[in-house]
Amino acid sequence: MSKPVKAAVLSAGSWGTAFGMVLADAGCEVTLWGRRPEVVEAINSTRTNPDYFPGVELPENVRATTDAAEAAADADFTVLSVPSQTLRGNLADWSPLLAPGTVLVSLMKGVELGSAMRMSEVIDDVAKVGQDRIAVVTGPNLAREIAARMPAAAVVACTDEAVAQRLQVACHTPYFRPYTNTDVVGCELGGAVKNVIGLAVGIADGMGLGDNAKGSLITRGLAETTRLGIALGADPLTFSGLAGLGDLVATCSSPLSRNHTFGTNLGKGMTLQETIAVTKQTAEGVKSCESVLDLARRHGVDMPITETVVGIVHEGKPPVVALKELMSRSAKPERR
Ligand SMILES: NC(=O)C1=CN([C@@H]2O[C@H](COP(=O)(O)OP(=O)(O)OC[C@H]3O[C@@H](n4cnc5c(N)ncnc54)[C@H](O)[C@@H]3O)[C@@H](O)[C@H]2O)C=CC1
Ligand SMILES: O=C(CO)COP(=O)(O)O
Repeated sequence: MSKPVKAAVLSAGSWGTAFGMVLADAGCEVTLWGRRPEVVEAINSTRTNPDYFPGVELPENVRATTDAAEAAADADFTVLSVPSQTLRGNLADWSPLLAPGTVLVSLMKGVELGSAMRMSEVIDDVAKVGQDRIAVVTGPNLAREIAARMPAAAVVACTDEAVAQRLQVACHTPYFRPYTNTDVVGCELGGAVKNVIGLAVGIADGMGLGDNAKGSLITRGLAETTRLGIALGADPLTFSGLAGLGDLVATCSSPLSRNHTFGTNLGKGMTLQETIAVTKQTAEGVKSCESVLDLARRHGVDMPITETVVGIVHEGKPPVVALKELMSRSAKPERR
């Protein structure tokens, strides 16, 4: 009998825990690393992660530790699922612990502030493993639904298709259907920018702007994501797939999305501080809207919705003023 595939999941947060369940259900031996001893203790003693998924039983082949070296030892896949802006610092600590030949898997949907790097670029910058040993999992994957084993499709992307296929096998379950893709740039941008568009749609929902506004924001959001992607060398077709449209639809229509909910609270009139105070988990778009705009400006790409979100979230622009500005931009052809 062949040895079971070993996976280390570095972070026992919402998506780390749910994706750990997927890997375990697909037959991997999974070790979750958690920062907080009480969370690790609860996982090992109650087989649940009560902070994130109370009442959801974790598979027997999932265990947890606070020792990153123990988690990383011998791992075929090392899955990274911390908030994007903390990746660089965490990975600097973890790099010496990585198993030789391990594939680094990013679950994160953000762009680094300052460097404007995508997560796979940060991983390569810090761990120096080469892009063919870095994979990305993305798509319409609201963690709470996955933890309830509700059906979803996903994309596993790697520049080396054989590596993507290995990961595909390692996380394929009756409820989780991964497709491979070699367009890592497009897959990562799709995930990071949809969080920003999710904020915009949430703001519109909070303001009560209706479903036409939602459809318009999703579509024009996808248009600006695609423009950025093309400028960065992505395949434009990626954006009509699971990493683009698929994730936008899930995020922009679900109250489970933290970015959508964050936007809704702002649109209802909460201040930024009040909204942050009621947000318990990571809403990546809040920080990544600035780094996405930075990336767009570096490449001369116009991203009006992202710019609007930055104005509302970081510059205190009232949503009604931002809406007026967005709607009164000069008229243009739909495609150019
Ligand atoms: N939750 C979801 O439905 C999905 C999330 N993602 C992405 O996964 C990534 C992680 O998000 P979630 O798991 O949802 O967030 P979360 O907020 O639920 O969990 C983040 C985890 O990171 C830990 N953490 C926070 N700051 C840290 C630091 N400085 N160093 C080390 N660990 C730290 C927290 O303790 C927590 O366990 C994000 O990039 C998000 O966009 C992607 C798909 C689905
Ligand atoms: O990425 C996600 C779903 O695919 C999760 O979205 P939120 O981070 O907005 O909750």
